[in-house]
Amino acid sequence: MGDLQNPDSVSYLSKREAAEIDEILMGPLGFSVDQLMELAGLSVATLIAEVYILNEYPRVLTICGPGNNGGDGLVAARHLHHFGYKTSVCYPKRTPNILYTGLVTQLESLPIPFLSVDDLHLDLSNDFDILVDAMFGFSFHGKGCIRMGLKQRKIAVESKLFDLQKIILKEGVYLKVTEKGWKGGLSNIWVPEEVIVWLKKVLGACLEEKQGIIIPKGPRSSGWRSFHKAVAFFIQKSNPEVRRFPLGPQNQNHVRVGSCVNPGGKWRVGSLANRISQRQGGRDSLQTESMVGLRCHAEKLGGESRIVVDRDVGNFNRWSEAVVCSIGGLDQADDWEGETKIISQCLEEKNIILFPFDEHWAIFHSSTPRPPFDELIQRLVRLQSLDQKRQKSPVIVSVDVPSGWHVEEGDNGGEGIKPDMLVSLTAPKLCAKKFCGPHHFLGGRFVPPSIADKYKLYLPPYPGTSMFVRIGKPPPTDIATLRKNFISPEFHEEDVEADPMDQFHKWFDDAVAAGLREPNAMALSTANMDGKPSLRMVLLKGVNKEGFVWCSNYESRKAFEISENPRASLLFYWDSLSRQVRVEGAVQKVSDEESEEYFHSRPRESQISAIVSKQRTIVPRRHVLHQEYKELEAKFSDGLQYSLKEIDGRHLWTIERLAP
Ligand SMILES: NC(=O)C1=CN([C@@H]2O[C@H](COP(=O)(O)OP(=O)(O)OC[C@H]3O[C@@H](n4cnc5c(N)ncnc54)[C@H](OP(=O)(O)O)[C@@H]3O)[C@@H](O)[C@H]2O)[C@H](O)CC1
Repeated sequence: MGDLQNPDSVSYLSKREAAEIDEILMGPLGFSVDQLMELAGLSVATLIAEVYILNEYPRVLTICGPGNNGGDGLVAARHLHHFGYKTSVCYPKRTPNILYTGLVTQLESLPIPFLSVDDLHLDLSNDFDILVDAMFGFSFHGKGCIRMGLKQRKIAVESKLFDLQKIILKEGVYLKVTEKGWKGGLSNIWVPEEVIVWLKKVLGACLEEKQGIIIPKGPRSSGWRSFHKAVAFFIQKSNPEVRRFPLGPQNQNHVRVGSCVNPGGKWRVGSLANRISQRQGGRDSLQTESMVGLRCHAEKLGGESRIVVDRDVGNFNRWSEAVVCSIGGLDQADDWEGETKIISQCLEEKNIILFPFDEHWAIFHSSTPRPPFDELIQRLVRLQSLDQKRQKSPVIVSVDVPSGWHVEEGDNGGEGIKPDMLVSLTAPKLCAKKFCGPHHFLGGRFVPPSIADKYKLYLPPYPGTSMFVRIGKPPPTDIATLRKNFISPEFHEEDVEADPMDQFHKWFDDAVAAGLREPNAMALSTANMDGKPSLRMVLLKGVNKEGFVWCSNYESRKAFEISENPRASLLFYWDSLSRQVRVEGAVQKVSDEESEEYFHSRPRESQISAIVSKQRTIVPRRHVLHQEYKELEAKFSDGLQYSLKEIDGRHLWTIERLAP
């Protein structure tokens, strides 16, 4: 394991892994979605309060999407309101399930205003200091294909007949496309990811010129051969220098994982094979098919590899952003070009890549957010392009994934939002590698070791009780600008006790009740006879009307200084309660009997350690201390009580009391 403060050593999740972990958490591990969402939203809110202090960034707009990412935003908005931020929410596509309606009711009752997209000014910078981007998380995808299910167009969208899957082979990342052959059989095409990436780039550029491209019909042969030819066609057209990508199982550079999905062949695979058999029934069934996806994984069996169908995931939700669709009509329309034109008109997204590799098959890609989120994202982008000209513009905090970014590839094209803070949940998604803002944190704190082990997650440990941990180095700190957001109840005169000692007791009890670590720790300041001060932390051992008591080694600097100059001061600092108490006064030694009594109340090891460590002297070597310790341990191993004098012959231990 590398240095986990270094972003390169931390684990990043693919979209698929993130979805799987989500399922495990909410399946076998028994979490509920609202539980996880509460933890996620609370992490986001506490982080914002930590980094963007209330005094300087009081106005927050949380923009929420329709999924769980939006739910995280709603939860964060509630906590931010309680922390004192003036919070507004924009939630244009409300999800009508009880979890979300409950969250909305909670916010409305506070009350937190809900603003529509039209209520928001085009320029958000005048109204807000913080913009929380909770539009889309790891399930963001382009799915132009879904819109193809327009029955009146007689376009069948088949998802059952293909399986497009990113598969990691030894040689690299591939997309596996399982394709229906002309006799109903199925065959696989292996497409190196670089081809897909390259296609996106090339065709993306064309789209800019033409506002929606329609790729000319591919050659009439079927399968990977036509795909290969079509790729070659585009390579030549746009850049003759680009090498031809090798394609297909026949090429020695490619590995075929197995011929798993041929229903007539040797390797039938459970539900996928059944599905295929059902589909053999006749073409008419094509149109009535609901959209269903299949999740598979590759595995070795008896020296052969095969694909195993894990689960039907439905509606392409968790699929790769490229999908393969049959675009033939009921009557297997030959007018492929005409069909694609119709489809393109049906698709609202501009950024669609439509790539045919057969007359009835195409690869689609779209990563454009649908309205009104496209517009909202553009407002955030525009804000940042104006950024340089402004003194101060709102900071953008993205939850889990910057909205509009490809979950794995990041801000393709560099025209997306550039958040100032990214709060990754569970573990950073692959796109987080491209995050360049000043603050990247991991939040949520809900990943149990079983998941960390299964996915070999290397993540920085959460410090103490914190809900978040920084990934990477913090930006250089300007100490002058360090300020903390103090959130504590108001302190009124009528709440103050007449006797300061009573007030101290009250606050001390509060500190104990709040579970502070060592609430009795206090800074003790002494000075020598010339007035030269010194300061150290000690533990309060008692307090009553007579004063504050602590113990001291008689030979220590503090004891020495107090013997010269019996004036001292104490400071208690209870950080999380935003309270401190100062005490000044004269110090007296408590009687030898009391000192002795206290000394013996300490564990025997502490007694011996106190004797061995001769304060204000130079320790010749560590082993000398060890040696002395062992000798004393042996000498007094009978368990009897010895007076300090008997043990050491020195007057060693004292209790001191400061009377305020
Ligand atoms: N285990 C965890 O890490 C937890 C993370 N949480 C948060 O949950 C999200 C993932 O939530 P999920 O509901 O799966 O999905 P999203 O919120 O990312 O988005 C799904 C919705 O977005 C719509 N969508 C997707 N793409 C587009 C698009 N191009 N244009 C418009 N809308 C889009 C999608 O609609 P569809 O109709 O297309 O399905 C969904 O409505 C994770 O990132 C964390 O933030 C949990 O809170 C706790 C556990």
